[in-house]
Amino acid sequence: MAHVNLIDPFDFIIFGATGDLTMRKLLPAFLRRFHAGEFTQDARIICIARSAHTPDKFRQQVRQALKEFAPDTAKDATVLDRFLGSVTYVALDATKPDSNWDELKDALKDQARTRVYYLATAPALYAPLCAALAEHKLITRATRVVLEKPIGVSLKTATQINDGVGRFFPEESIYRIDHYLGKEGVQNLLALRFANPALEKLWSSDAIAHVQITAAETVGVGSRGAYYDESGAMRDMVQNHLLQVLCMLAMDDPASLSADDLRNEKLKVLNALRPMTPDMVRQNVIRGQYTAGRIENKDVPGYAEDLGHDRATNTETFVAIRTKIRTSRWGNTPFYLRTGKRMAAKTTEIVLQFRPQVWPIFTNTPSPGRLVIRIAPDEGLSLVLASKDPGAGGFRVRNAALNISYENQFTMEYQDSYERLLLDAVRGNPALFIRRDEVEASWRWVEPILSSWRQGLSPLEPYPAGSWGPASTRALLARDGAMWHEDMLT
Ligand SMILES: NC(=O)C1=CN([C@@H]2O[C@H](COP(=O)(O)OP(=O)(O)OC[C@H]3O[C@@H](n4cnc5c(N)ncnc54)[C@H](OP(=O)(O)O)[C@@H]3O)[C@@H](O)[C@H]2O)C=CC1
Ligand SMILES: O=C1O[C@H](COP(=O)(O)O)[C@@H](O)[C@H](O)[C@H]1O
Repeated sequence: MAHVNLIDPFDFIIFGATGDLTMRKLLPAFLRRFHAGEFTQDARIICIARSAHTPDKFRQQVRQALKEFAPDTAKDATVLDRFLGSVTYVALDATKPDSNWDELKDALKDQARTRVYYLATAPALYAPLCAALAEHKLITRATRVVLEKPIGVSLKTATQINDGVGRFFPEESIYRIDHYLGKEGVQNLLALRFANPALEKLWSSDAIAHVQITAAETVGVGSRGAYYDESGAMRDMVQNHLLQVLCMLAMDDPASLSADDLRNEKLKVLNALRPMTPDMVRQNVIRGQYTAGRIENKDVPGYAEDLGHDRATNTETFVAIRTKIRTSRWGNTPFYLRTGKRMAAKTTEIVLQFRPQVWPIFTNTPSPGRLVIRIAPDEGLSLVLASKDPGAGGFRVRNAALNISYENQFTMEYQDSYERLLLDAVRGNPALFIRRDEVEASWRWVEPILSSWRQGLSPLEPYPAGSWGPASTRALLARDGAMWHEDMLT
């Protein structure tokens, strides 16, 4: 079994505990870390929502959810029972000053314990909730607050939330979570780049013709239609996950792995992104929405039907962006970002396309090589290089791949992103959380795109479920003489 460091008992308070995120991700992540022996039953997970459950009724609901979302761990009945022994429920309306705050106060008697509030509610509640915690004297010196994404829906609302939360918590106690930073493949970007000096020498426009970052999903909006229809792919995925991956990929080497050294370098990337004018948005951004189609041999409905509406709204379920980073390292390399629901495959990956030979000496030069970094599923790397086709009959060159699959390479089971990040928050390690200025810089770059869309400058292009997005997505790369990874033959 992997070595684990036992954490001192803590109080972890989840606001929004009957919601999708808590049931599907947070509590399963806690169960797995409990099973791994990372904390004991002395820790308390205090779950809060408005629904009038008793603690027993809530635990029954959690038991079902854990059997569904962490089946391998939950099948051990002893572990499950012991874990549920540390879970309790307080029914409380966080917007009401006269709600059940006293019960929460009673549950939080120990002032010395590490205390983490996890706000898994609508972001508009974050600031009022922190004010209520302060008013009821529920913030101790050992208290941190975790904020789920998205922080706001615009720069203005993000700033208001940051100001509102910042009135009650110092920045070092505010943990803005982006679960993509908890993914092994994203963290491995640091090792890949900064522990392999030879590779780092290739990491610039000198060797890299273009970069693709794709987060494609086969699922539709599911039960989150009401939220998603207000948000769209740009706010749901690009403003946070994709820009964070871009930062990890493109940043210069940090002085150390300390939270602020990492965040300073990421911030420089965000500030160096070429700002979008309305004309540039028209030329460099594609927004799409899925229609009915087929995925994995099954018919799936279009977006409107998924929402339960008879007509689709104007929300994008797909975005592709061509951008540049205004630095001497990256100035000549286009970066293509792409994300969408109901696409052909579930894949999160990065492709660094190498430049072609300046003066080819082989008659049949294959397409230039590339490095593919697979983040999900099947984490791994694939380095595609030209090699001599073995055998007689002339000197032919073709591409061949060197593959590293994490599954084959590392026998240890590793944690999913929420497991890693929840316990980082308890331990007080903020390196994989986002600082205020990063969130605001991301919104600053995204806003002109959203504003152009509001003015109706970019049409919403349909794409059939099970495809790789609207047809124009190919043209976005073709004009640089490039193609998306799935279109590359070798
Ligand atoms: N679901 C996901 O996969 C992801 C979600 N997120 C973010 O996490 C947050 C939660 O998302 P999700 O779980 O999907 O949302 P849900 O709508 O499923 O859950 C919201 C939760 O908040 C509770 N709630 C609402 N109002 C109050 C209130 N006034 N006081 C106390 N509790 C309240 C609800 O319970 P009740 O009605 O009983 O009060 C419910 O438990 C959002 O910010 C979302 O953007 C981020 C990444 C992924
Ligand atoms: O934050 C979100 O992420 C998920 C995709 O996460 P992944 O780890 O499965 O790649 C996305 O489905 C959801 O809409 C979004 O809110």
